Amino acid sequence: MTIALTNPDKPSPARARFGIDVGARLDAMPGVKRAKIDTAQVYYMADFVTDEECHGLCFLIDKGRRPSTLLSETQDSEFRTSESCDLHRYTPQVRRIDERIADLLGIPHAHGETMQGQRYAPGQQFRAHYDHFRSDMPYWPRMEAEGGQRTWTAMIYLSDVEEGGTTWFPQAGIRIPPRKRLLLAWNNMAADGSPNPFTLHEGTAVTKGTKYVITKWFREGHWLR
Ligand SMILES: O=C(O)CCC(=O)C(=O)O
Ligand SMILES: [Fe+2]
Repeated sequence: MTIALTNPDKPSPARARFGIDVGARLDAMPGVKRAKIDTAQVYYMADFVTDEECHGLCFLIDKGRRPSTLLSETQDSEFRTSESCDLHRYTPQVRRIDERIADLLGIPHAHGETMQGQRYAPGQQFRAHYDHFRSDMPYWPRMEAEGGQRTWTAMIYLSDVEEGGTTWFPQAGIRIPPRKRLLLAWNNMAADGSPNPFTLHEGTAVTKGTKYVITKWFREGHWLR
């Protein structure tokens, strides 16, 4: 029997390393705070971007937005009702933020997927899900070829939202209300490099206002080739 080196469901020393190295870097970074939970590595930093940068990214999201999609099928048409937009890394204003995120985490740029923008109007949401992959899903062969399992996720809130739109981790027991310019980052893997069930998270429905965020997912291998 051969076991793929990147088996996404099992412990992995290489993925465990990302937890140790990125965690140590964020622990030492001025202005970065760790959420006070032991079950997952969740960090945040206020004012990671400027108002002008938020404005510029919201403009790009509005220009390119289309209905958000899901990697795995669901019967629930309300599961992810937001709109999304790919933000290409060589667009100068995207590149600046993209490199700032990779530099903060200390993960080489090539591990990062294309940055995505998300827009939620009132009533729109992204129900509880994991960002990490499973090998028993039809999408896995493609994801395996594109850098394997996801490790860290970074998000930046680009707007203040009047009501709703909290990012909720029901298993870890934390809620992050959207705050303009704030960066949120978490490790989707547990200490042993296997998927961490405590990273289940939900973008709860916006009830008033509009929520704009960017999401940046990092792979264990090179996504860019
Ligand atoms: O909008 C949020 O608060 C969460 C977004 C999210 O989980 C994702 O895009 O994967
Ligand atoms: Fe997510």
